[in-house]
Amino acid sequence: MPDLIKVAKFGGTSMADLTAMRRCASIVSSDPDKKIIVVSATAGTTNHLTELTVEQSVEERKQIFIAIRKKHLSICKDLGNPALLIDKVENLLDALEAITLRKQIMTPMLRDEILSFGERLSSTIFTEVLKQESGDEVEWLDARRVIKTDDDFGNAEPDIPAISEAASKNLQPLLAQSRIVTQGFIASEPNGHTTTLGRGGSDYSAALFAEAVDADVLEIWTDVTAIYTTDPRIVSDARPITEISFDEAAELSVFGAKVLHPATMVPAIRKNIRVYVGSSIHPEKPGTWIVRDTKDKPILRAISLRRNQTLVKVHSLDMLHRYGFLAKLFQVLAEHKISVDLVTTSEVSVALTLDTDVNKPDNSMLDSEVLKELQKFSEVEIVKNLSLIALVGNNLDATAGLSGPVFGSLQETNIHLICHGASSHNLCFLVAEDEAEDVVRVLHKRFIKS
Ligand SMILES: Nc1ncnc2c1ncn2[C@@H]1O[C@H](COP(=O)(O)OP(=O)(O)O)[C@@H](O)[C@H]1O
Ligand SMILES: N[C@@H](CC(=O)OP(=O)(O)O)C(=O)O
Repeated sequence: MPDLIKVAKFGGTSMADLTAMRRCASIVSSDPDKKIIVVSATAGTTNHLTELTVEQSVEERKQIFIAIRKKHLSICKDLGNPALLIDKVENLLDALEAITLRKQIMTPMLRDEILSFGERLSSTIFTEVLKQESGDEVEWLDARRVIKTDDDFGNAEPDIPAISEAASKNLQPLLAQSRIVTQGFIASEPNGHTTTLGRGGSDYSAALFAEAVDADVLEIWTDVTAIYTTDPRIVSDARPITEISFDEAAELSVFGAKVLHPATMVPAIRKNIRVYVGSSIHPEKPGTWIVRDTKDKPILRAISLRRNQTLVKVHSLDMLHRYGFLAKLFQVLAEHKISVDLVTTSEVSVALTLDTDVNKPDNSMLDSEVLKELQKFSEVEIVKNLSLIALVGNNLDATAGLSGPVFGSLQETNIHLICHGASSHNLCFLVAEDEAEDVVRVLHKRFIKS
């Protein structure tokens, strides 16, 4: 049987320190098919680097830089300070220091360059750890030579044909000779500048690598043993899911299950690549297989929660028996590059949520200028501090009598917006942020756990 190609991604928690890195190296070295290894920055490093990109005094930035330096050099020290590795890590740290301590105007382009150091450092160190652990040939690859995007810094859009071409040239020849360690999250735009795929984007990178080499399996190794029926941090007796469909996993990730970046399933679905989610701490425990078709198709499989939602209610009597109002509303939003997520309408009003921009997580894209334009032809009400709860499963649009018991069990809760029927895989609604976790617990107990 010909070799399989597996792409394995290890998240920040799996790269936390040398012990964690060695666990990952042992997962890789026990399976010759794991050919492309995509790693995230060590736990907490991207947050630290982000702090370097916001307004800080030089002294504050120095302290953050020192913490980053100490963390990475201490892993190298535990590894026995191999001279070649120290050279590479010191070079990266010097370059980071030069960029961050220089006085300059922070641009989205510079921000992405600074953020890229997390993955560049972790992947450099992990390459050495894997070499020592496996004794195999291991090649470090700069992901920016393969993952090509547009220039929307901070949330760049992959260019699939360009990635495919770059993979044939810069990745396939290496694949024949050795294992490859590369970075998640980072990419490059047509002029060669560094871009990033948005927070948590390493899962997406790994899926793009898997698509580019026609991989058989994409593995996501993380700090939970599987995808659970809901976030185990909210419901301690949530159950691990053995098998889930592409569509259900896509809905879960889009609606807030942090275990997968929202776009991860897109390349996997395009190329029908099976995805495995497992724990790098307990690799022996069964994880979750995400496949095109599952044996069982429960009506309700899981619940996800997405925080920090803003509801925009646009009200106008002009809507009554007229045409063109929605087009006018969406035109204003489109002109300001505001992407809408959920929409419901009545005869005289429209309620919508905005797709959260990773660079503006507080939804500040709805600035006074946009509001002024909308207010020319409507009344606008904004409700903040909401959470979106999604029930994910199968045939939800065709299941009679589902919403009655769901909303019946939430009689004390004010539901702000309900979306049901647009997808057969989800039923979602908005509630106040401070009630959201309780709502998840109630629904999980009543509809999932039993
Ligand atoms: N349905 C779910 N199943 C499993 N984990 C979930 C789910 N929803 C949210 N999570 C959270 O996702 C976390 C893993 O994602 P993340 O922190 O991004 O990991 P990594 O560092 O490996 O990328 C888990 O610790 C868990 O709390
Ligand atoms: N390091 C990046 C990308 C990433 O995906 O990280 P993680 O796999 O730890 O979620 C971030 O923190 O956003």
